Amino acid sequence: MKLLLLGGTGQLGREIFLHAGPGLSIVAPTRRDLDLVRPETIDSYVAAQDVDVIVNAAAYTAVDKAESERDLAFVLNAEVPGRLAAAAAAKGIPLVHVSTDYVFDGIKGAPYRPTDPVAPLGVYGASKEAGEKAVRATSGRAVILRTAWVYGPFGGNFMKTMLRLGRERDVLRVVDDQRGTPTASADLAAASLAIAVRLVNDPGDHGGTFHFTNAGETTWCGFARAIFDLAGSRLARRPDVLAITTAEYPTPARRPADSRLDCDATIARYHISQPDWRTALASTLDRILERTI
Ligand SMILES: NC(=O)C1=CN([C@@H]2O[C@H](COP(=O)(O)OP(=O)(O)OC[C@H]3O[C@@H](n4cnc5c(N)ncnc54)[C@H](OP(=O)(O)O)[C@@H]3O)[C@@H](O)[C@H]2O)C=CC1
Ligand SMILES: Cc1cn([C@H]2C[C@H](O)[C@@H](COP(=O)(O)OP(=O)(O)O[C@H]3O[C@@H](C)C(=O)[C@@H](O)[C@H]3O)O2)c(=O)[nH]c1=O
Ligand SMILES: [Mg+2]
Repeated sequence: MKLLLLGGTGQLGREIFLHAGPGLSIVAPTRRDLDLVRPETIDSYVAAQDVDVIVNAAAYTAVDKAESERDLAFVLNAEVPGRLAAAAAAKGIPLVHVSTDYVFDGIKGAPYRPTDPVAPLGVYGASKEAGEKAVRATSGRAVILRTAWVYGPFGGNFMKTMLRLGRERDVLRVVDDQRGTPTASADLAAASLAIAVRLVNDPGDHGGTFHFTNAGETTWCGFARAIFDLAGSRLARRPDVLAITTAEYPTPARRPADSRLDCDATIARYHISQPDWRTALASTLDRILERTI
């Protein structure tokens, strides 16, 4: 099976390479091969590839910066997925497109189901919502896979920020009133690949919108504390993690207060394993701190 991977240099993309089994070959154009800020080049690029499925892990992911780079965020997160979906449909191959919990406003008070109404609070979320709509508007088979709070050994993420700040400061102040579920890039890569393989092998699977995170829930503060608890004596020093409110940590973008995702339908349909977030965090820290990645 051949997979066309967009965003192969990102944190999810790099993990997908590690998780691809021997039966899967991956074509992953870099920015130099296919610059996605020129979406009009996508059609001919995709048309020329001999592949069975497309996974789109490319995106504009700088949540705060997006507030002042709206156009760029919309090109990458809305126009690109629409073009990819159209190009996939033209070839008759399925698409797995990755989206985000930030399409929700976070006021539901319970885990969001895929069918719940979206109401993004910031430009990043709005651009990702527009990408979902563009994918749904095309006729091909696609899975829109929403995930959340992704972290891992590759690229920038909250876990790596905490490990760095922990080396530099005695006290970290972290918001304790935004709930969600951290998701290890390794588990998300496995889920994305399982869905891609299933779409190829089962032409009767018409896709749709699905959620995947690790199991359980916490806050960003709870996540930060767990990082230092689980890293333990492997870190030279351990900072105090002080719980603060969102109001005490002003940022350009508003973020949802509770963006837990209900993943039941995904687990049932695709038989994906969903480790608890702490178990996944422990494994990820082992990889990083024991340099086994
Ligand atoms: N990170 C998170 O916490 C979450 C992420 N998601 C979604 O998951 C998906 C993967 O995210 P993640 O792996 O964290 O993202 P990263 O920011 O780590 O990676 C983004 C990828 O997109 C590529 N890209 C960006 N701009 C261009 C461009 N102009 N031309 C070509 N490639 C480009 C990057 O390439 P380059 O290396 O050259 O910059 C990189 O490979 C995205 O859809 C994201 O919205 C959803 C929920 C949470
Ligand atoms: C660094 C830091 C952040 N925070 C807060 C800010 C914010 O509310 C929360 C998370 O901060 P970050 O900026 O690291 O995370 P953020 O960029 O909001 O992460 C999001 O990225 C996009 C791509 C997604 O799709 C989301 O699912 C989510 O993972 O923690 C603190 O309270 N203290 C700190 O020291
Ligand atoms: Mg960020």
